[in-house]
Amino acid sequence: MTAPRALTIAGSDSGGGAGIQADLKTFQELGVFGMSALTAVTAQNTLGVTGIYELESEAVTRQLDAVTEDIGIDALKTGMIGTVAIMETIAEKVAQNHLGPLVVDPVMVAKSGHSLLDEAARNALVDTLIPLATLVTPNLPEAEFLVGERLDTETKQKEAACRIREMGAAAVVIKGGHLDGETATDLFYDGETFLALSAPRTQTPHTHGTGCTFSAAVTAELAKGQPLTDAVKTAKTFITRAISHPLKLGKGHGPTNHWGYRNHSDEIRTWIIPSS
Ligand SMILES: Nc1ncnc2c1ncn2[C@@H]1O[C@H](COP(=O)(O)OP(=O)(O)O)[C@@H](O)[C@H]1O
Ligand SMILES: Cc1ncc(COP(=O)(O)O)c(N)n1
Repeated sequence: MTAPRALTIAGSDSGGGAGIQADLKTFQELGVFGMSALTAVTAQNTLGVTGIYELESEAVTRQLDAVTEDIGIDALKTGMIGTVAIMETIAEKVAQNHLGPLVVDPVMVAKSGHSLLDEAARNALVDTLIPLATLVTPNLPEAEFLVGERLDTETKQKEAACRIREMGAAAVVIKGGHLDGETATDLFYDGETFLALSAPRTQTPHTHGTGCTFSAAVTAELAKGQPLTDAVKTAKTFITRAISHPLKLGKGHGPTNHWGYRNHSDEIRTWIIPSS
C-alpha cells in the first residue's frame, strides 16, 4: 500500500490550532501522508503568542534534504516563515529539486494580532516564494500588503488577483474571512477563470488556524493528483465544516474542528465571475 505524500514547511503552534499542527491534522483527515519541516517554534494558545524562536536556516535545509532524498513529496505548502534567510533557503531547495505543486500561504499576522515575520521577510515573499507558487493564498490584509492598496471592492480584488499572478504565481485565492456579511466568499483566479467560493459565515471567535487549514487541504488534494480548481473547492468545503462545528477550546480564538469534514455535510457554493 502506498499513500500520497504532502509536506508542510511552517511554524509550530503549541496550542495545536494553526501552523504545522493544523496542517498535519488536515493531511491526515484527507488521507494523505503528512511530513513537516519546522521553520520556527511558537509558544502560543488561543489568547496569543508569547514567544517566537526561529530555527537556523541550516536546520530547515537539513529537514528538506532528509524528506526529499528518501520519502519524496507529491505536493507541499509553506506557512509561517519568519526570516529572509529561511525563505531564501526554501526557495532554493524548491527550485533545485523541482518540488511541487507548491501552495504558498503568505502568513503574516496571527488572529490574535501578533506579527509572525519581520518586515524584510514580508517584502522578500514577492522575490522568493511567490514566483514558485502553484497557488498563493493571501487573506485580505495579506493581499493588501502584497499589492500596496486597500481592496474594498470586488473590482479591486480582481485587479489584485491579476497583479499577484503577475508576480509569478500560477494562481491565487484571496480569502474573504476578514470581511463582514452573511457569507465568507473567497476569490480564485488562475489566469483564465475568476471563481467565487462561498459559504455561510459562522458567527464564532474560533477561527484560529483557518488559513493554515485551508491551504493544507488544497495541498492534500493536489498531492492526490486532483486538478487545482477541484482542490480549492474541497478545501473550501473542509474549512467551512471545520469552522461551523467548533470545538470551543480555550478562552480566546479557539481552533477549528478538523473532524468536521467527515462528520458533517455543509456544502459550499461556487460560481464563475465574468472577467470584465
Ligand atoms: N467566520 C467564518 N465563517 C465561515 N468561513 C470562514 C469564516 N472565517 C473564515 N472563513 C473561511 O476560512 C478560510 C480562511 O480564511 P481567513 O480566515 O480569511 O484566512 P486567514 O486565517 O489566513 O486569516 C476562507 O475560506 C474563509 O472564507
Ligand atoms: C505557527 C503559526 N502559523 C500560522 C499562524 C496563523 O494562523 P492564524 O492567522 O489563524 O492565527 C499562527 N498563528 N501560528
